[in-house]
Amino acid sequence: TKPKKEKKLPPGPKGLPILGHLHMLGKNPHQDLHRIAKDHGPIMYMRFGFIPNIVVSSPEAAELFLKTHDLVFASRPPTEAAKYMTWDQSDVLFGAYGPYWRNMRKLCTLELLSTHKTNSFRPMRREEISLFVESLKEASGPVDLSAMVSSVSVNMSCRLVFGKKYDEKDIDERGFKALIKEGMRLVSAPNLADLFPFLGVLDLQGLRRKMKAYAKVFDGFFEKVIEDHVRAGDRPDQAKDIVDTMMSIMQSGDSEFQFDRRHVKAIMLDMLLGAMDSPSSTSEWILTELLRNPAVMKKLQKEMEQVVGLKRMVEESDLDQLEYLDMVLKETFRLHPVAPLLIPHYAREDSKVNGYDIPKDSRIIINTYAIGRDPNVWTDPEKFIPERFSGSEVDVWGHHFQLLPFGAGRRGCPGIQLGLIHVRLIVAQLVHCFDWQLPNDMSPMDLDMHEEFGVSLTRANHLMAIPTFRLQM
Ligand code: HEM
Repeated sequence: TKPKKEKKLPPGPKGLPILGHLHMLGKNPHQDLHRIAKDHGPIMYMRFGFIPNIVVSSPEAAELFLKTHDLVFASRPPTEAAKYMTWDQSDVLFGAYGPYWRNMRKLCTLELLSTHKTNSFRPMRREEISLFVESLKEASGPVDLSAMVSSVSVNMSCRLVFGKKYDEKDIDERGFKALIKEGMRLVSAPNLADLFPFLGVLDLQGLRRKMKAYAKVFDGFFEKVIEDHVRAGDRPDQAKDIVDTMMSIMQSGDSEFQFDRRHVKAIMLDMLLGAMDSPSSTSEWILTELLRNPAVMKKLQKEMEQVVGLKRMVEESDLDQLEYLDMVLKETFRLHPVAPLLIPHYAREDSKVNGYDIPKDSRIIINTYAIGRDPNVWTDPEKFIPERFSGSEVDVWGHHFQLLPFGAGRRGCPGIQLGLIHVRLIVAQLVHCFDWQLPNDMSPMDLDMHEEFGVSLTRANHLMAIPTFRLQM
């Protein structure tokens, strides 16, 4: 018999027995992996515990994994978090690739996040955004912008998914925001049971217990929401919310696949996470950069004065004319991608990429944070210069692998359109309606920029600033 050919794995740093490269990651793995890739190249092999990982850090390499060989890497790893927190991977975000997931994803894009559906919520957004501006107008002194932005995001998401605002405490005494944050922490915490499967039964970190308790809270709340919808019946006067839409699919029995309450709940969680968290973290980073770069803030205000004037607020129909806002958005996504490592993809079979053997069951980590700061791709990568996108064809829709805030390919974000509307609406109002000042005469360059890594990358500390209303209405 012929000797088995040696596998040619991608290069990577030297690892330790058992731990592999786990000891090389700290609190901010996107930054650690960025640094390590500078020595080992854009396609690296690293082992975390028993789990093989491929770390991808250049646009060309990202294109190989998310386009050329997309189908091989279109799954998600079977983690404990996915098992216990998403009704056994019944959702779209963590679901394994297969016929069930394809159908659920189709349902999301065609029914729940379609342009038609998104537009039907315009009046709701208008109402919530006005309330948001009103509450800021009443403020005297510094406001907690992080909390305000998160709150309008929670309200819009609740009305989109559930059709009404629930009270923070309806879910649990901790409230939505704290629970979502806790969920993100549980999903992104390094779980020894995933990394060292033989430790699984022990639950040494107590994570499994916490995940089960967490899932129970959401399960109970979502059951209540479903009951509320069953009781309310048809409400022709109101745009059909996402739960309505899913309930009618469930009741019609028309779906080509099994679709029961469990599936409705799993999708509810995805929609809630997608709509609540990423748009608010993105808006928070944009505001941070604008406060740090007053000239950019001024220029953006000028654009809005020209397009909208000072006598009324920005409307959703104005957004497409705000070209500089679009550039500011891209530049913020480049430096502060909310999902700096996307969500791990998972190799469904052995494959060969760029001459390297990629083993089945590897996790694929796309470091968009590193790509956004790659000096081979961007001049002065550390500087915030929205003008770099002037006349550039690079967009955020997953066609250009140097800028991947929403990922790309089969697993790319299905909520881009909605996400972009929420972010642009929130930022446009904040910039157009108010002038902003940092508290205690702080100089813009002293603004704290620390990041906190989780499923989404947020500011470590809340952003505080003082608004002054500037419209003439
Ligand atoms: C600024 C806003 C948003 C950003 C930056 C964002 C970013 C992302 C990213 C990076 C991924 C992972 C892509 C990958 O693994 O390749 C993702 C997936 C996903 N997003 Fe978003 N997202 C946003 C808004 C939304 C909204 C509003 C929704 C729905 C209401 C949503 C629903 C989802 C879902 C369901 C997935 C999983 C897709 C899959 O695994 O097939 N997202 N998003």
